[in-house]
Amino acid sequence: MQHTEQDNSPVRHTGQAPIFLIGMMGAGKTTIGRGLARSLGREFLDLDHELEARCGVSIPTIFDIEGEAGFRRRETQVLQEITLRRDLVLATGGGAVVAPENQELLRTRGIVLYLKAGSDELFRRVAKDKNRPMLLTANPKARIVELLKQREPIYERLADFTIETSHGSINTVLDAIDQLLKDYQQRG
Ligand SMILES: Nc1ncnc2c1ncn2[C@@H]1O[C@H](COP(=O)(O)OP(=O)(O)OP(=O)(O)O)[C@@H](O)[C@H]1O
Ligand SMILES: O=C(O)C1=C[C@@H](O)[C@@H](O)[C@H](O)C1
Ligand SMILES: [Mg+2]
Repeated sequence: MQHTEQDNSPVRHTGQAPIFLIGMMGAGKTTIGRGLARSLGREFLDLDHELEARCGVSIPTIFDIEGEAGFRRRETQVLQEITLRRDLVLATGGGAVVAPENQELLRTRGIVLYLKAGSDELFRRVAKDKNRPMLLTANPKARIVELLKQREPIYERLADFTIETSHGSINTVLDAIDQLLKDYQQRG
C-alpha cells in the first residue's frame, strides 16, 4: 500500500490527526494512552497488543521464533498501516522509534507525545515483568540505561511534546496532556 495514495484519499483527511505516544518501556504509553483516548473520546490502539493479536502469540514468543529483526519487521508493517488511521491514540512499542522508516511515519502522520521517565523509575516499573525480551539480560538495569542513552535523542527529536511521567500520578500526567493539547489546538 503506497503512502502517497493514502495521503490523497478522503478518508485520510477525515477526523483528527492521530496521537502517537513514544517512550521507553515502563514510561506509561499503554496506561496513559488508554486514559487519554477515553478522555478524548478516541479509539485506543497499542502497537504491542496489535502485533500480538495479529500473530496470535506473545511478544516474547515472536522474539524467540523470529529474533529482534523479525519483530522489528512486523512492527514496521503494522505501523505503516495503523498510523494512517484518524481519531486514534496509539501507544507505540519502546523500540518502535529506532528504525528511520518508523520515525518518518510517526513524524509525518500525527502528533507525537514523548512520555519521559528516568532509568531508576523505569526499572522500578518493569523489574517484575518478564514480558519484555529486551530486558532478559543479567543486568536489566544496565540495559535500560543503555537503551535510554541510545533512544533518548530520537525520542527528543521526534517529539512535538514531552511529558515527564516519573513523578506524580497517572491523573496528573493526563491533566498535563489535556492542557497541552488544548493550548496546541487554540494556537491552530
Ligand atoms: N505518572 C505515571 N505515568 C504513567 N505510568 C505510571 C505513572 N505512575 C505509575 N505508573 C505505572 O507505570 C507503569 C507503566 O507501564 P506501561 O505498561 O503503561 O508502560 P509502557 O510505556 O506501555 O511500556 P512498554 O513499552 O513496555 O509497553 C504502569 O504500571 C503504571 O501504573
Ligand atoms: O523497548 C523495546 O525495544 C520494546 C518495548 C516493548 O514495548 C515491546 O515492543 C518489545 O518488548 C520491545
Ligand atoms: Mg505498553
